[in-house]
Formats: sequence, C-alpha cells, structure tokens
Amino acid sequence: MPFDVVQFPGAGPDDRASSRSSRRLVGLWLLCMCLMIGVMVVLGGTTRLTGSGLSIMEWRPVTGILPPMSEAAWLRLFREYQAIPQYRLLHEGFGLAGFKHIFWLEWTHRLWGRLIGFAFLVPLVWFWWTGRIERRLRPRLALIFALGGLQGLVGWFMVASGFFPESTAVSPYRLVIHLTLALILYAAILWTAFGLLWPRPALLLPRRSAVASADGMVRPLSAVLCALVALTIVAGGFVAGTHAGFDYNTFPLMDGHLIPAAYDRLSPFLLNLTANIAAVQFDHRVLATLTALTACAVLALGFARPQLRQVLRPRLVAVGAAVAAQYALGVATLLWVVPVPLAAAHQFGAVLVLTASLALLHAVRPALNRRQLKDMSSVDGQADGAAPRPRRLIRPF
Ligand code: HEM
Repeated sequence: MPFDVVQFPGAGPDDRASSRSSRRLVGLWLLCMCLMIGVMVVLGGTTRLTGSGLSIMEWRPVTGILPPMSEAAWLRLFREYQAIPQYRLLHEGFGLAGFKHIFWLEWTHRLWGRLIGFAFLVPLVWFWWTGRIERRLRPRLALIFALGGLQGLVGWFMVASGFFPESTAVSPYRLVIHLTLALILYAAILWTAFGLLWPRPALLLPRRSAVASADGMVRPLSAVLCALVALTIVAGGFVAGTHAGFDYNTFPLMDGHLIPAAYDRLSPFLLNLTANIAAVQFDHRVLATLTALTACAVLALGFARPQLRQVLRPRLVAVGAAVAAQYALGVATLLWVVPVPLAAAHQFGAVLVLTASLALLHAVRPALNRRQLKDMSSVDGQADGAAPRPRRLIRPF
C-alpha cells in the first residue's frame, strides 16, 4: 500500500476524496490554474506596458466576450477612446489600426480572465459532485472562486481610474491592489495544490527544533524569505504604477548617491513610500537586495547541513536560480529603461520567485500535530530495515 494513501476501514464519505488518486487529480488541476494565472500576470503586464489597458471603456462581464463585429462598431469604440486624455497624450494620431492593436491586447487579457474563471468553476463543480474534494477544502476553494470574481471587479475598479480627467494611466494604488490580489490568489491555490500533492512536510522538523537547532533555522529563514518576496512584489507594483523605472536608470547608485537625495521630498513622510519616484524605486531595490541576501543565507544553510541538502536540494536550487535571475532581470529592466519584453519577463520572474520560496516553505512547514509527527517518524525512522508501517491521516496542508 503506498504510504500516501489515506484509508480508514469504514471511514466516512471523505474516503474517495482523500484517496491518492483524487488528491493527485485535484492537485494537478490546481497547478494548471496556477499556470493560467502566471500567464495572466504576464498578459496584464504587457497590457500595461504597451498602454493598452484603457482601450475598452466598458465593463460587460458576459457580453464583453464578443469583440466589435462591424466597422461601425469599431469606429464607435475608437471615437470613445479618442475622448480620453490618454489618447491625446500617448497615442494621438495612431489611427484605427493602432487602436485595434491595443484593443486586442486588453480584450485577450479579459478573455483569459474569463477562461480562468471557467477552468476553475467547471472542474470544481465536477470534483465536488463526484466526491473528490475533501470537506475541509470545500469552503477554501469556494472562497478562492469568489475572490477570483472579486479580482475581475478590482480590475475594472483599476481601469476606471484611468478615465479620470487628465489622467493618462491607472492609479498606482489600484494597480498594486490588483497585482497583490492576483498573487494572493496564486499563492493560495499553489499552497493548496502542494498540500494535496505532498501531504507531509519533506523534512521532519518538530516545532521545538525550529530556531533551537541549526537545521531548524531553515524554517524561520524560509518564512522570512516569503515575507520579503511579498514585500518586494508590492514595492515593485508601486515602481510599475508610478513609472519609476523610467527615472534613475543607473545601478547601484541613484543620481550619484546610494540613497537618492530626493528620498524625503514629499510631506507627510509616509507619502514618499508610495508616491515619490526616488523613494519608491530605492525601497524596491533595498527590499530586492534583502530578499537576495536572505535567499543566500537559506542556500548557505541548506547546502552546509547534510540532512537539509539531501532533502531540499531541488527546492534550494530553484530558490537560488529564481532570485538570481529576477534580480538580474530587474537591473537590466532598469538600465535599458523598461523595454516591454524585459519588463514582462521581470513580472513573470516575480511569479517564479514566489513559487520557489513557497515550495521551500511548504517543505519545511511543521507537522500539524504530535500524532502526525509520530506517524511520520514511524515511516521515516526505518533505519533498521523494518518494513514501513502505513501512516494514518496526514492532513493535506
Ligand atoms: C527578488 C527580486 C525582485 C522581485 C521579486 C521584483 C518584483 C517586481 C514586481 C512584482 C514588479 C511589478 C511588475 C508590474 O506590476 O508590472 C517589479 C517592477 C520593477 N522592478 Fe523589480 N523585482 C525584484 C528586483 C528588482 C531589482 C534588483 C531591480 C533593479 C534594481 C528591479 C527593478 C524593477 C523595475 C524598474 C520595475 C518596473 C518595471 C515596469 O515598469 O514594468 N527589480 N519588480
């Protein structure tokens, strides 16, 4: 009997849901959802970077799936777009062909959003109906679906801010909310998928050993890494939202200084963190550097300790590679003054960094209770060559 199968003789209606095959099926479906969200993040980034996001000025969740069907319909939409400040300031004179170009990007972004909703809802109903989803997971998945719907609304809330008089782009605050909610959804789905596919921590670290032993330090360090990645992403959202990447295009100095002279230009001081280009860009650099240093610390610890190296090697390599590539991409995006392909790759890189750090944290998370720990020890501690005993219930997250 495979150890991961959770089978209780005469157990309740969750029997099918907790079987290995159901968990794998549901887990793989959720991983596919993550992939779709990753593509969506790149599509959203490209839409923003090419100034396409304001080309559809209506919010029609269902009927909006149909693009304009006649020349008259195209002309009507183009005339509406010509009335907003973005057209006059960014795209004046680009003609109907230019308008169609930016329209199709925004339309594809919205269409992909609808497809994500569809690809989530239909299997969810099917798996639920056929008893493949454990009871405990049902409220979580329903909440994720509701948050997905909310994300569509937040997207429109963001786009609407681009139509304010004299505004040529969306509000940075709304852009950050949109990006953050997308990545919260992504993280929640990924964590749930990991829990289904790898129901127990890869490493047997009792709660007490965290911090108390050198090996145990890997857990708090991984948690700090995830927190720093999250903060760096939010800060990156502000860099994108305030167009801060088009200024201070040198590295590591900013205008000849390590800390830009204009860091505290605005008052009150807190406003600098979100609205002052110098401070916004500097904070993103600092947070990214702290993220990279923490990743180095996790890697140094992981490779120095044989027990950690043996179990965590692929995850450590993934964290190292993703953070190094993302840092280099960030610097390149800055030095080349935000070319669309580099900036879009940098946006996707953030998803990869998040994925790798969550995979590491998931592998070293504590077992849920003492019994689990005992059950795990009974399998893991088979140095005497005795046949392993099947474990009992391991909750899948
Ligand atoms: C772990 C490291 C990093 C992470 C996780 C990260 C993450 C992000 C994210 C999520 C964005 C917002 C993308 C968007 O909304 O379109 C962003 C934007 C940006 N980041 Fe980073 N970043 C990192 C390192 C760096 C570094 C080291 C630099 C340069 C010194 C940098 C420069 C930029 C620039 C210029 C933008 C704006 C690009 C645009 O306008 O599209 N990043 N970053």
